[in-house]
Amino acid sequence: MSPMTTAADATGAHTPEAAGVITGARERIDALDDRIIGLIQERMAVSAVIQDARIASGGRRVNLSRETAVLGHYREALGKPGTALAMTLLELCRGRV
Ligand SMILES: C=C(O[C@@H]1C=C(C(=O)O)C=C[C@H]1O)C(=O)O
Repeated sequence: MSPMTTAADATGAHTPEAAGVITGARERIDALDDRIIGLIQERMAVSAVIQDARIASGGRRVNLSRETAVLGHYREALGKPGTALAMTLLELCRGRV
């Protein structure tokens, strides 16, 4: 009996087949996370353009009605955790309020 039939490896799998599936899928997740992080950084830059333009015009950094729409967008797409995700994104983009 090979050790992998009795003990989990770093993937938590108990067979070489499962370990192969998990390792491949984790590589895809790492690539997706890199893209998500890049998109978040792009969102932060675009949000900063809007905020800077509004502040330079004499307005405020934060626009609550727009934030409500953003929160609703994420909630509709992802459910309740979507709201929490959107709140984190808003904090990344405009800081804490
Ligand atoms: C980017 C804006 O400014 C702020 C940042 C927001 C965002 O990052 O989505 C939303 C509303 C504002 O508080 C905006 O008004 O659209």
